[in-house]
Amino acid sequence: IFQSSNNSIDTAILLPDVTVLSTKYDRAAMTPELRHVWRILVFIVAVLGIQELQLLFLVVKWYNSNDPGSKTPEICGPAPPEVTCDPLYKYRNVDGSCNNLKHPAWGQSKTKQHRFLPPRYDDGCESPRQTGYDHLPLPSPRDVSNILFQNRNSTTTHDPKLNILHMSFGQFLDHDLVLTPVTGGLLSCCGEHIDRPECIPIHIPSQDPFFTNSCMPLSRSAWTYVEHGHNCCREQINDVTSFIDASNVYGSSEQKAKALRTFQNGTLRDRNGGLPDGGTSKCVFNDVTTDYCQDAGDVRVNVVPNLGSVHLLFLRYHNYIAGQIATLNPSWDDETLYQETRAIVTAILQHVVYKEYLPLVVGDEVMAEYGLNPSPAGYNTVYDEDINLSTRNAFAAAAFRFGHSQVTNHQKQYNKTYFEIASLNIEDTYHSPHFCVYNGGTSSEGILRWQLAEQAAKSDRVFESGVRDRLFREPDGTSLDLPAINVQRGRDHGLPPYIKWREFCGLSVNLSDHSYTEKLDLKNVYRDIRDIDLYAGAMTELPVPGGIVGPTFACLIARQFLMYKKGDRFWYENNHRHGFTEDQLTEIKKATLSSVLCQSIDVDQVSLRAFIIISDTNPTVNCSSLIHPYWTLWREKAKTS
Ligand code: HEM
Ligand SMILES: [Ca+2]
Repeated sequence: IFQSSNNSIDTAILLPDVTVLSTKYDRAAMTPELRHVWRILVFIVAVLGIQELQLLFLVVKWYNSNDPGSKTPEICGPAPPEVTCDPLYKYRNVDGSCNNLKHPAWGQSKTKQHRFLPPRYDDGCESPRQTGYDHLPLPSPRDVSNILFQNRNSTTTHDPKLNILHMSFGQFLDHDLVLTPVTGGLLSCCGEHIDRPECIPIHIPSQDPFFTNSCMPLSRSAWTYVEHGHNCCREQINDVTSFIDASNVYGSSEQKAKALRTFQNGTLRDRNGGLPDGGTSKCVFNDVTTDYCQDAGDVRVNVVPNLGSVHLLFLRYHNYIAGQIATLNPSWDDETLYQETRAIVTAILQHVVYKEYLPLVVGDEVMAEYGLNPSPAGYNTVYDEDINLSTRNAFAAAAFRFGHSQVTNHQKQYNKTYFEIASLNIEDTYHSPHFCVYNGGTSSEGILRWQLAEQAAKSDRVFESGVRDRLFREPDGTSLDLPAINVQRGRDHGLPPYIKWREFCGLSVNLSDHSYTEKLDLKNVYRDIRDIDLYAGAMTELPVPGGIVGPTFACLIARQFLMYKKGDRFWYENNHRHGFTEDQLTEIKKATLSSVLCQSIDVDQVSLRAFIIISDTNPTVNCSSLIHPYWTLWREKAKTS
């Protein structure tokens, strides 16, 4: 049950604490006599209100204290293995280790998620938050979704300013920052499995506007145990590196990184100009003659075409830059070309995030308040080795999921003159790479052009039916509700309720950032203001000035992105011994997502600001008239001088 979504073996090695509790102290592994005694003990302590896990904790503690060989009682499992770092190594380790030389595991893949606030599990330590202040069950997440998140109109309300690429880039970025493995397959937690401890299905009310069954399957996130006071408590895991390091392009493990490389001229593998063949990854084929599962640094690449196309964009950009640098430095070997190119692509990704993407999410005021803006020119050394930037639980399980509200019901392709050439309902594209690959790389190029030209759905409390009713629709008609899952996931992770986050952010502990209708609806769903789930409370807030999220999510997102910047030794603006020269940094800062598009895909014209809808104030321009970084500065002589 501790299986990770992509590689259970790696998880077991790096997270021995999980395996210790599951095998060493597994009831099934006990002798029949011991199991009998254990059952009686569990029964006796249950009368005293002590749970089995707490009993286990006390027994292990007692055992350790009586064991002369045990100096450090490994209550929740042994500490992770010590890592030795080479401070002279010039590049990022692919698994994120040794970025922080003082704390080598900070931000590393396959480590536990950290928290802004301690968890609020029902039993204090691991059972989901499912009861309200009055000790009665919280409302079903599908009820929450029906009342708060339903689109009651037949049409989509579009964002007046942002395009689909803004949504897609958010999803792509999120997959660089976090991947929370789950304990089992998504669709196995109803019916006979409903009571399994790893299951956390969502009850569907009888009068549901869409679903006719009563159970939506969902399994709990995988976890590790961490000592909290006198208990071993559940913490979720991050399978990928927390750094903004394009781990979704390059992978979060050596094995993955190798599989993606050609080992020639620093380039990454492709297939007919599209993403490389991923072999056995999970996906469905529409046409067995053309389709294949795409491979990338992140396993979720096949979830939906808009995402796959952004993966291709960055793969192409890598290969384009590798080509430029190789011409300038004919003596460089494959490894140097690969690592130097990876450093440039990562730097440009970071720049696009902070310069173009983030201000449109949290608004200019919050950007300035938290010091998130890149400096206009030159270095901006902000590294602080005491900041642990690991992706926070509330950021992953709630705040950065705001983007689900921007998703529209269709996936499309446009031609070079920005006319629609293909369109599919989103539910017909989930886990199906067909739309990205049927015409080689050109299919994904068409998807990218569409994303520049069409508006995203407005980021508000309304979710389109393609994600709220028809997420991951199967041939048998079963499907899921994404915002309901988000609410349930927050409970699974023991996220404290909304009001606690208002307090954490220094905001008034009431509904003052909600308009009248939203307040009424919240009161319709929740019996007590203190019960409101973080996702439900924050998604219904009015947005901050110039942004698309309310003050609570703006605060959590801003804090997390400040950590991504200050806690990264390789932050692109840092003046450090392995960093860029000041002149190179100036070139990096000339890059925009529009320039990335021009240099990677078949377009003649792009909009000046790539996340904003084409208009008189954001016209399309010829690629040849855009400013692009000047790669000559990467000629070795220039670098050493
Ligand atoms: C078509 C677009 C999208 C689809 C189909 C999609 C689907 C999903 C699904 C199924 C999950 C896992 C839910 C769970 O079991 O808890 C998820 C997680 C998540 N999504 Fe999306 N998503 C999309 C777009 C976005 C966007 C635009 C953003 C942000 C701007 C975003 C941010 C996240 C985050 C932060 C997570 C948590 C990841 C983790 O912890 O592993 N997603 N999404
Ligand atoms: Ca990463």
